[in-house]
Amino acid sequence: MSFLKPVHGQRVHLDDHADPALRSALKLPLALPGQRIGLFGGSFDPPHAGHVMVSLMALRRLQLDQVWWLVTPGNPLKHREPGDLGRRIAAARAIVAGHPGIRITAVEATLGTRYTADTLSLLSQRLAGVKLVWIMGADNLRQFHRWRDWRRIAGLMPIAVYDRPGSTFRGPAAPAAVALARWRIDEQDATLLPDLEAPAWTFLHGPRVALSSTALRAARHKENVPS
Ligand SMILES: Nc1ncnc2c1ncn2[C@@H]1O[C@H](COP(=O)(O)OP(=O)(O)OP(=O)(O)O)[C@@H](O)[C@H]1O
Ligand SMILES: O=C(O)c1ccc[n+]([C@@H]2O[C@H](COP(=O)([O-])O)[C@@H](O)[C@H]2O)c1
Repeated sequence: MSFLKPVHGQRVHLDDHADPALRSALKLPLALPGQRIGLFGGSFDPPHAGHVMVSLMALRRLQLDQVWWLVTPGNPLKHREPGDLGRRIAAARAIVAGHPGIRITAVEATLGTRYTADTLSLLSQRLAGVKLVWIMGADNLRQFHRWRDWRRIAGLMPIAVYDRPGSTFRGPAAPAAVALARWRIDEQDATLLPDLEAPAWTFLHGPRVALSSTALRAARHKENVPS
């Protein structure tokens, strides 16, 4: 197991003994022009069934070829530093259990980015012709107006927001949702979303999972299990 602590603004370089899973996650996956790829950023500390549910629903409802998890070196709005990147990637790979539609990546560590606007801007340039969609849970829509350059993000690629217990009704009333209201499409038309020019977004309802990494960390702490 490799232990990694990426520094904001610096790309990660691995030595020859690095874990092959980590080496693979640091590579930018291949995508062909015309393919439909969902980008699902998160701390995944730890990953859980809620993340898998959102990915599976996005694959189906948006008719995506793949969902790429972007396991972040650290959420810029969270004060708590997440656990080791190598461990989070290993846990993410274990929970998706080889699902062919989900790809675990650490491309922000490769690109040296931490803010989503920078990551998505670079990915849109490098993957020109690929139909990219940013995916996030409804709790993040509530905070989206606090993200750096959030309006630029909304202009870079369509966005799919997935329902989450606790954020169901407040999600669509969020300041960013109000500001972007005229670009929202009905979720019944969600299959069209990857084909649309940004800004465009939708709010997807479906099966909900009441799990959070915070609750899982607290439970582990109580049981004294190392994370
Ligand atoms: N149960 C869930 N239902 C819907 N979306 C979720 C769920 N859990 C996480 N997400 C979404 O997945 C993405 C990554 O979330 P993250 O890794 O922070 O998990 P989390 O459970 O929210 O963690 P934490 O409790 O530490 O904040 C975010 O866009 C978040 O909104
Ligand atoms: O760019 C920002 O300002 C920003 C602020 C908050 C969160 N994000 C991103 O949102 C994604 C979800 O974060 P999290 O911690 O809720 O898993 C993850 O990719 C973060 O890097 C990005």
